[in-house]
Amino acid sequence: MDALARFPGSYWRDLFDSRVGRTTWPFGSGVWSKKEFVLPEIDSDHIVSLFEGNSNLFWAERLGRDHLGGMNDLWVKHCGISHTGSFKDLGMTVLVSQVNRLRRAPLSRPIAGVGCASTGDTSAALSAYCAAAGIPAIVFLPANRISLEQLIQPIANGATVLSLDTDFDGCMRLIREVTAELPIYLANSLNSLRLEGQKTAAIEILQQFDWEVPDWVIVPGGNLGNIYAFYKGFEMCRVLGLVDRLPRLVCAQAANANPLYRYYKSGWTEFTPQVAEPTFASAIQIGDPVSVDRAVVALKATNGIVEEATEEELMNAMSLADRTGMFACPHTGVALAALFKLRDQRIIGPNDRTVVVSTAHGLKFSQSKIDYHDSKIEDMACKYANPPVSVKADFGAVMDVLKKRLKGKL
Ligand SMILES: Cc1ncc(COP(=O)(O)O)c(C=O)c1O
Ligand SMILES: N[C@@H](CCOP(=O)(O)O)C(=O)O
Repeated sequence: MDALARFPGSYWRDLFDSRVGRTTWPFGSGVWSKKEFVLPEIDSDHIVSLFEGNSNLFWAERLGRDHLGGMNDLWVKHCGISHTGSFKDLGMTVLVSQVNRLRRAPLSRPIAGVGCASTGDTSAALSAYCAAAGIPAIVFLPANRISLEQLIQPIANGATVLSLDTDFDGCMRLIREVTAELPIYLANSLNSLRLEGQKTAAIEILQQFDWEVPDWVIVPGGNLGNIYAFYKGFEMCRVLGLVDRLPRLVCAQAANANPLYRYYKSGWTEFTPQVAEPTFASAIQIGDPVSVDRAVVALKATNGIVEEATEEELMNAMSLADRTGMFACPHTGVALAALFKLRDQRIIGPNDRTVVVSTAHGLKFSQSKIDYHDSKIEDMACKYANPPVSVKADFGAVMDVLKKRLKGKL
């Protein structure tokens, strides 16, 4: 930080802005375009990048105006529109690049492979970046608890995939034990290299707003590295003079996996790990988050809030967002449901500039959407379900359906 502070904030703003849309290696990546803030000492030849970052900041105009009491400055940061379909690419490019550097001469460290426990997205990102670099990847997955689309990613990328009869927290405990014994480098967000990459999403948001600070940023939380990464990105820009304040952060959890929410409600007095229950937001089905202390730092420093969302709330929020042109994942649904609640309580105002962080691509969680639109979910009204209409291939039958659907609009 001392070295970076030798230059004024305007220098960094101009430098980062000058790299947008460039193809000069490695600055075309949204992460490596901020290399000096991420991992300055790495040689560009050691970087393993799949052109992550630079994700769309979607103006959620219709969702804000029509469904959130006339909100006019609502944005969704689509971190899931990325090489492996989630924000994990932002951190994994940094971690795998550093491993690549360590394994090569002159350092030549004896790292046999890189391993992680995962609810599906970390493992996909790790496997893709390792495959690109020719480094063995080992992933521990909780059996039958991740989506098919997520499962096929490490399989296709040639990782060693262990499907374990435990939950994510059980996988996490095991990988920590294994990496303490074997020369396998741990790739979960305990490793701060991951967070160095993930924090660039925060810097990118500031850049996309022409270095104006939003009022609120809402992030779905599971293992809780990402909420801290966002804080770190914003705080670094504040300290180095790129901006003059911090946004308020909201961490959103599924009610079925809400240890941080409970901790927050206790006034930060008592943290109790839990056995997380199944949730459609399966990537955040985590009861004993490794970065809980970091999350508390982030929330306290930003006058932050923790909210929760039931299964029905998160699925409805996701489906409503889809109706306004998105294709959100259930985790984004958790963040959106938190926004609905905070708007209802008038905590977030109609003119507040608010960013919801979308953490994965909806296509990775298609089964949840299929079940919702089939109204096949027990105890859920699925009020935005839009099932396909089966019609005889006959002109008259088709016309009848369309006239009924478009009644009053023809
Ligand atoms: C899609 C998705 N959203 C949100 C999260 C939560 O991020 P974090 O574990 O950093 O809290 C994860 C992973 O946990 C995820 O895969
Ligand atoms: N959602 C994550 C859970 C592990 O989180 P990490 O950020 O600590 O790797 C996943 O996709 O595995």
